[in-house]
Amino acid sequence: MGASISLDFITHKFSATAEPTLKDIENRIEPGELVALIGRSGCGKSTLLHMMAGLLIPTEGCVRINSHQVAKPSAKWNMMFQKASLYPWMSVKENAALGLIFDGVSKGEAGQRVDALLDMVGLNDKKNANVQSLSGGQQQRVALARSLATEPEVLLLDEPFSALDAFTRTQLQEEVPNICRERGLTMVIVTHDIDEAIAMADRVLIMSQNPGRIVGELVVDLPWPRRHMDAGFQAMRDELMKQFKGTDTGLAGRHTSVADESEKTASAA
Ligand SMILES: Nc1ncnc2c1ncn2[C@@H]1O[C@H](COP(=O)(O)OP(=O)(O)OP(=O)(O)O)[C@@H](O)[C@H]1O
Repeated sequence: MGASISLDFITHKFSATAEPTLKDIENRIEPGELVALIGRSGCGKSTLLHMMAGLLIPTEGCVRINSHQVAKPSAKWNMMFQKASLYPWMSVKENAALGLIFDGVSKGEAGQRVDALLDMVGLNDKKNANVQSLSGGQQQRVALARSLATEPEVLLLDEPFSALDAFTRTQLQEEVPNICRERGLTMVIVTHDIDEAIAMADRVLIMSQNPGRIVGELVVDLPWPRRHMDAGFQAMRDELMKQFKGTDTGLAGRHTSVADESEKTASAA
């Protein structure tokens, strides 16, 4: 079951003399909600996500998960990064079981628990393969199985598909929200890609830069699965672009690159 996340008046400076990277961030994410965080490069998206993961403590304010202040990482709020960070000398199954082993689960039981997850993420014929023999997309699937194995309440994704080919990316953009919705997990994804945000989220938060603030949001009330070529999807993309124009995110001036990225993804779907 998913947890709620409260961002309680977060301001952050990386040093006492620096300008704040994040300023007065306030929002509440409901249990089971799927949220995308978008904004210009360097606006503080990853910094905010790291705070939700307990990897960084804000200088002011706090993150609360199910009302408890987040002070350190936990298997209950798991983070997936752009690179899968797998151990090359271990098999797929051993890598997927790693979080459970760290949690003190026996090797035999951990193996059994990840078996079904590896089936679910489409790696049933790769369980004993060496992870070095897998493609980038397959490696991210191992990382996903590893993240899900500890039965987290929150899944935090930091541009997890940006290094993948468009076809694999589109597949995972459909599969990951499905998994979260089936399990009721709360998901927060950081992305540069407007199409990715619309494909995966119930709600998109838009961040500005210098300092990083949440300056807009869009509820994505489209049916699942999301189809990039559907009129509703395209209308949502237009609406999100319009919101960028209305903010000081700096993305308005970079519309071409943002739009190009969206079109690339859309044409691959
Ligand atoms: N450990 C750190 N020490 C000092 N400054 C940092 C540190 N980590 C991040 N920053 C700065 O904070 C700002 C926000 O960085 P962050 O990585 O959160 O942005 P982002 O929106 O995720 O960017 P991108 O989309 O390019 O990944 C940047 O100016 C970055 O240089």
